[in-house]
Amino acid sequence: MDSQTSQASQAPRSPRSPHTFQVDLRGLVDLLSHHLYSSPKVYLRELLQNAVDAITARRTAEPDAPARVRLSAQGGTLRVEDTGVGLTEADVHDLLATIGRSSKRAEGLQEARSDFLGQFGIGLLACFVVAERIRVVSRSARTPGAAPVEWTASDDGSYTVRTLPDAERPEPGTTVHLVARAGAAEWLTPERVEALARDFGSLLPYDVRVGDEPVTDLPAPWDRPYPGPAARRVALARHCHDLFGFTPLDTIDLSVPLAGIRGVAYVLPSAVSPAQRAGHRVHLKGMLLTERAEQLLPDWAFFVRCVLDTDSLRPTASREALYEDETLAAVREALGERIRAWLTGLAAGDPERLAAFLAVHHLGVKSLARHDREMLRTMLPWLPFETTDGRLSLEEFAQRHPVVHFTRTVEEYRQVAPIASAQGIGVINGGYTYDSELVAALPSVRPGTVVAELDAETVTAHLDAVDPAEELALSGFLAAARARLDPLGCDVVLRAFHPLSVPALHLDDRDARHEQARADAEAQADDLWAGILGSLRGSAPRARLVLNHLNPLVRRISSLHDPELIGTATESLYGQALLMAQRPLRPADSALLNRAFIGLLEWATHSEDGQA
Ligand SMILES: Nc1ncnc2c1ncn2[C@@H]1O[C@H](COP(=O)(O)OP(=O)(O)OP(=O)(O)O)[C@@H](O)[C@H]1O
Repeated sequence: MDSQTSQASQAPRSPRSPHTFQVDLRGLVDLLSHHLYSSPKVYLRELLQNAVDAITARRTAEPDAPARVRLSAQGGTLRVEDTGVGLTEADVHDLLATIGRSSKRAEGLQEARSDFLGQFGIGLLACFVVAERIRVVSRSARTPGAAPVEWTASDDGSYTVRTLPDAERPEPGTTVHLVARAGAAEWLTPERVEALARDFGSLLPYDVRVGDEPVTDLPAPWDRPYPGPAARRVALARHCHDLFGFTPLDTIDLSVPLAGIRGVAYVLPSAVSPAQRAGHRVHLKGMLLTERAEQLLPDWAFFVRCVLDTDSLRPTASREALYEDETLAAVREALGERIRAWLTGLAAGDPERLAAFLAVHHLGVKSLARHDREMLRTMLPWLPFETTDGRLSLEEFAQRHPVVHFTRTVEEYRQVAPIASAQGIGVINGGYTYDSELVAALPSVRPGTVVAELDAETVTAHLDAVDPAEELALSGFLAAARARLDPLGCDVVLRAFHPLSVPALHLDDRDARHEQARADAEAQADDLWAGILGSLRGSAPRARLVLNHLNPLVRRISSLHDPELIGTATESLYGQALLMAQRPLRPADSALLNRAFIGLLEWATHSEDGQA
């Protein structure tokens, strides 16, 4: 990109002579703006960051050096002035004009390096996303005799350097001037610059102003002194509202001294999907790194949004995400620990607030409790489950029932719950997210608890058999009913059970449903595929229509003699049982329902037709 580079590329070459890479600056800027940075606004973060780093570098040698950054925007131009370490002419060639070169990761600077925000040597390029020209005027603090220097770079990749008279810049430091590129002036308006500077720089350790307006606002809201806990809670709730747009259910203090982390987690006031990752605001040594950090907390902690400042986490080159390393993993664990401690604290001392929290976020806590026995034990009395005794905690349920029966799916629960509870069997609906896992884990934290899955087999076994003589008397009816439902893969059995009002139950379990799906596919498949599916046919249990011998309607139907009418009535009972179980209807089921409905209508209107 400079004259030296282009000369090197034009020198006569032998086949093995080395060549020098050339950089297409416009291509590079395009790459940054479209693929590395999420928005042009990051240009201001890079400028602030360079100014802050320059002041930090100067203060390592001169602790009392002034620490000021001043920004002023006007008519499509921006000026950023700092009292930092400054640059000599040689520095300008070496650092500003060499892409990828950074003074902040030179050998020997290991210790100081951790004080800097930058390290990649590409930050200044971000300015070209909004500016067509960058002018830097600088004077070195390290080489006081060196003249001020001016570097002017244009987005076509060319730059000029010249020294200036002393009077042009008497004090050490650097001023960067930007001139907006066509279509990007909106990024350089005074209002935009002030808003961006506040967003990125409010926690910076130095005095940053836009015009006369201070940008920095220290200490951070979570570190400020307040008259009391209530005042603090109110102030932080307002802070959350300003930052994230919601008033939190509660605020959790986050502090991980080893990783230099201070901040807060705000508890969301409404439920969110566990799959939805909340973005967290992460500051690095005061500078806002990202407002969408995702890997900061364990997956289960999706019910909070954090804002924190750290001095140990590493940014990626875009500086908008955190570098996944051991430190981040340790921080994630430590922050998860803090949130867990807040939860156990509530369980021990503030049940009302815990109940309010769980009413909204029980899913998050259940997700955590699956893998965390301690959390499961703590939350046992609090986490709500749907059961045949109403909404109860596992602890309450286990105290009432010697065997903790549960179903794995909501459908199974709907099928068996009313019947099981009428027989005195308590059942937990394990069909909701995480619930069956938690029920299954119950014995590990509550020794002696017996947990059993409730399937169709168990339910049928709990229903009273009908007197053999009576059943024999009904064998003709049962044979006709079975013949009608056989093509649907369903058996018919007779039992006596409560509640009386339920005429029939459709029971199947996962094996039966699987077998049913296989049989359906086989019926629709071509020969080869049907052969393969046929060979898979197992001895899996079939679905069952359990007729209730205690139900008056079933009694009347079972005393019918007309096989056609028995068939239609059986189909109607089957369809009604399916609907009660809220099972999705297959095409064959819908056809059956239709047929049964019309059949009954015809039968009901038949005698009037005859009279007419
Ligand atoms: N305001 C400034 N005062 C002094 N030196 C500066 C200033 N701005 C840039 N520099 C010098 O120019 C170098 C390159 O800056 P650039 O912003 O491109 O990268 P960086 O800050 O080193 O790293 P990163 O890409 O991570 O931001 C810096 O390392 C620094 O030495």
